[in-house]
Amino acid sequence: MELNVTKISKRYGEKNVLQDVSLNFKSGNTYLILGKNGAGKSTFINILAGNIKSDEGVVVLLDGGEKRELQPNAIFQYQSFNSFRFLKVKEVLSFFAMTTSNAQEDPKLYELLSLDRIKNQLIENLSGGERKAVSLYLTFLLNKSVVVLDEPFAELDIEKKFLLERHLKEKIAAQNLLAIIISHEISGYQELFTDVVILDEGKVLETGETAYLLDKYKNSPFQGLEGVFYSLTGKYIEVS
Ligand SMILES: Nc1ncnc2c1ncn2[C@@H]1O[C@H](COP(=O)(O)OP(=O)(O)OP(=O)(O)O)[C@@H](O)[C@H]1O
Repeated sequence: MELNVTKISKRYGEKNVLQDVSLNFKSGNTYLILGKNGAGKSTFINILAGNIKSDEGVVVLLDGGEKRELQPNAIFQYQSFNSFRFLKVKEVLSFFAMTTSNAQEDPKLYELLSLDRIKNQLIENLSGGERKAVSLYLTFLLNKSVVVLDEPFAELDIEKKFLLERHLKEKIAAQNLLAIIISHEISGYQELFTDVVILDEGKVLETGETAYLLDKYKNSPFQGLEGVFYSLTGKYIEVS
């Protein structure tokens, strides 16, 4: 599948929150959208999700050249998960599995996210990181072709970061998913991102394969993606 975003703009009053954003996303790849607070990342995702309308521009999903609706083919994991407060984790997981025709259980992901430890707890009693783990599992359980994650790793207290990174990387490639991730949590996950989009003040400053950008901006005073970001914006982004 291919997701083409062409000249998306969004204003709130006098403020241009997104300006002429054009991007091309392809299945099998994982795109990191990197930007400071207020750069327009959530607005962009909300436009993809159909929660808000852009003022200008179009979003088109193509499958072998044929146009498809984006929403039925995509799953959006948001920053917080507060639904089903009075159900246990295992009940929420079974409910979603039952209501999805082609749900895809993933025992390895279940183990890496330590869901067995919290399966009998009510959602309302989970910590922020535990909620994140549940919502991350649900996102992949629903088995959609396009997966959009907003800060999936924030608060996630995970010992096996490296194994999670490797598993997600293999899963996205094996299932030929198109993954778009907003994250400040990059340390330990950098290998996951095949491509990076640098968004600043509503504009795309740069986009390309991670390896290409790291090489292009290798003389930056900062290392890695922080260096890429600094070279382009003159701003420091703290990626933990
Ligand atoms: N409904 C709204 N009305 C007015 N301004 C808004 C609205 N939603 C977002 N904004 C403004 O648009 C800008 C972009 O917000 P957005 O939430 O997309 O940023 P972000 O990059 O996701 O930030 P963060 O990393 O803090 O989540 C911000 O300046 C925000 O205050």
